[in-house]
Amino acid sequence: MTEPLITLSHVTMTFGRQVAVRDVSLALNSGECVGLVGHNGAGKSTLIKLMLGLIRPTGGHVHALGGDPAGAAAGRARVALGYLPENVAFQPAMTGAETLAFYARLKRQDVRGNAALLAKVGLEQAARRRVGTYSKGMRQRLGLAQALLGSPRALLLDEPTTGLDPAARQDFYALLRDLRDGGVGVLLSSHALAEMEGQVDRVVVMNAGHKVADGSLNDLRALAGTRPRLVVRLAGAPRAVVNVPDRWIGWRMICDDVLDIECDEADLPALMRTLPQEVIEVDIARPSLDDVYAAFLRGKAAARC
Ligand SMILES: Nc1ncnc2c1ncn2[C@@H]1O[C@H](COP(=O)(O)OP(=O)(O)OP(=O)(O)O)[C@@H](O)[C@H]1O
Repeated sequence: MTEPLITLSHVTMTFGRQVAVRDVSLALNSGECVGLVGHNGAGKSTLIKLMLGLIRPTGGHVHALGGDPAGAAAGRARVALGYLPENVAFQPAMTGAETLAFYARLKRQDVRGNAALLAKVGLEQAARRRVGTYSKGMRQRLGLAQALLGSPRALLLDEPTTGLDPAARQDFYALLRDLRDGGVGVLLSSHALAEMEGQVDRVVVMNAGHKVADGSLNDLRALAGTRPRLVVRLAGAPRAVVNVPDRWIGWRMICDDVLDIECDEADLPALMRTLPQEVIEVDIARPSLDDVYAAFLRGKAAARC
């Protein structure tokens, strides 16, 4: 197994008395796309700044691309770390091409690669337009082009999809998948777990500075313990008492002939055998990712996959 691009080991970051991040360990590997999810103030931006070496941890260690990102020899390594800040602000009077040329010079990169980069993010037609005329989605794509200068091995994107419409969001994730498939390690933060469905390989959930989960969305679903709800319509009102085992919590008759029960799908055949009469219809409502996320934030499932 190759060494992770970025590793955090038991990292704590305090600002005065404010603990922004507490004892967090995580890794970003080459060729994976990781979602970093948490509410406002959960510590997402602080983690990204620590990975970039913009701030030093007050406890623990950060290792990025072979060294300490805040160390004396970090300059060269930083070129291989692409970063899109949360609130990217470009000079509105400059064109997209001029903006990218400005950042290329700052990063000491050859500007001859810029046209290809603008094409990669779908801005070739708009390259000569002033950034002030760009939509939010176009500005985000320009931000991504800026982050991609120097062909970074790791990309750290702070809430890159905030304010994007669903189509622009899909385009953005498609671009990230291409980069991931090319071996780049991508970490992107967001408030919403639901938008990560099908888009990321792994999700890290932060809550008040703590890492409360780290795994695939399926792992998280299982860990959260949010089980499907089965709504069962019987052929008439039950003719006998329904004997529901203890492990099927939260069951109730919604009306005379409809039973609502929270239980594992694997228990469905046993449930059918328990019922006193014929079943007409069964509906299965699986928990959404918003339900799963809420379970983690309530602390119901504070654990690590
Ligand atoms: N420079 C700072 N000085 C003091 N407190 C800070 C500083 N930076 C962050 N914090 C605090 O650390 C905590 C975590 O902040 P952080 O910006 O990492 O959260 P976040 O998850 O990125 O939030 P958001 O989604 O709102 O951007 C917050 O309570 C914040 O107020």
